[in-house]
Amino acid sequence: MHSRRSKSITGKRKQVGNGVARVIKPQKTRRIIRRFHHLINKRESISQFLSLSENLDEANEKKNDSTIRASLKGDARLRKHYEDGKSQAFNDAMETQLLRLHSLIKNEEKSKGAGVLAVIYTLLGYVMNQIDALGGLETYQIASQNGQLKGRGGDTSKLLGKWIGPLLKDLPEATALEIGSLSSENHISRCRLFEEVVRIDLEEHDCVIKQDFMERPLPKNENEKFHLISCSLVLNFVKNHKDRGAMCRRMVEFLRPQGYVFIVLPQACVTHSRYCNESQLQKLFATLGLEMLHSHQSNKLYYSLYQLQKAPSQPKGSCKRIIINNGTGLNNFGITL
Ligand SMILES: C[S@@+](CC[C@H](N)C(=O)[O-])C[C@H]1O[C@@H](n2cnc3c(N)ncnc32)[C@H](O)[C@@H]1O
Repeated sequence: MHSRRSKSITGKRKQVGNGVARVIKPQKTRRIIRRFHHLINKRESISQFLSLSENLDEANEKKNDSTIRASLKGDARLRKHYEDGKSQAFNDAMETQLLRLHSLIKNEEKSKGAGVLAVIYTLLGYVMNQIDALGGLETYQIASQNGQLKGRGGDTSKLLGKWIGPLLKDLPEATALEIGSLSSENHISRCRLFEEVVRIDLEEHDCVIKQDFMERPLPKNENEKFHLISCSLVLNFVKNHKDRGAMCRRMVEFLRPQGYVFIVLPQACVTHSRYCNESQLQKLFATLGLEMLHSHQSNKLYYSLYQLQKAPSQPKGSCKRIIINNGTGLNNFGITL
């Protein structure tokens, strides 16, 4: 997505984080989400190249900036390049370099020469500034929330209802955990298939508990587990492949025997990734004892429903991503256990 505008996409930067109620126009929502994903992907590639990946955190841009500065280890020249990148508004030259990032990294992976590091830090500064200009995580969440509004058909749990209804018909006491919940108005909460729906999200929303799933206390008994976990458009939000794997592994700990997991991903994570496709996902979830019951691809999204069949096995070997698709225009989404 290449707008030629030199301002931030929202044009509302001053309002971000000031506690002012913000509205993002519906027609801008998709553009913001796509732009955010593009920038996060590029930043992930750069931070992997610089071995920073473990430390970057989509929810804390200040910390990310400090982490990057720490990696400069007092190198004044590289710091200047980083600052130079940060000072640049949206421009075509930097956008073109970003699009060529993968080949730049590939060609220079071995040498890590000073020249390429200068370019990489300039690009990293530019990406940081662009994420800031978008309004960071907060704007992304508002955009996602807009994308969910009923009239706009964005509630992914509608398909869940269709799949899970017949499976839960003899279980009136079924409970669900919705990770990354933005609204209590979603189909999952209104479909009456569940006696209780626990909604959690990293940020505060009405009728949603503010909680990091990775820090949710583990269930002490079966009653604290769920018949269904919904994880819609959350894994793609998690910053790297290992953390996504850790989230999947943790979900299983919250599932009742024979419980279900509903996973939604942007379609491109499954159809246009170097490291992920449907059969790779099926294999990965099989390691966790999960069997795929349904999957569906829409224009934008990939939906799947899994059922827990047996206890997960311990991960074997390394958790390195394996390339399964090669070519240009692919993204780096992946999950490893
Ligand atoms: C794109 S929104 C998805 C919203 C909604 N589920 C949907 O399908 O449109 C991703 C959400 O996942 C949440 N999220 C990411 N990691 C999380 C975690 N560890 N615990 C709880 N929520 C998380 C984020 O806060 C964000 O609101």
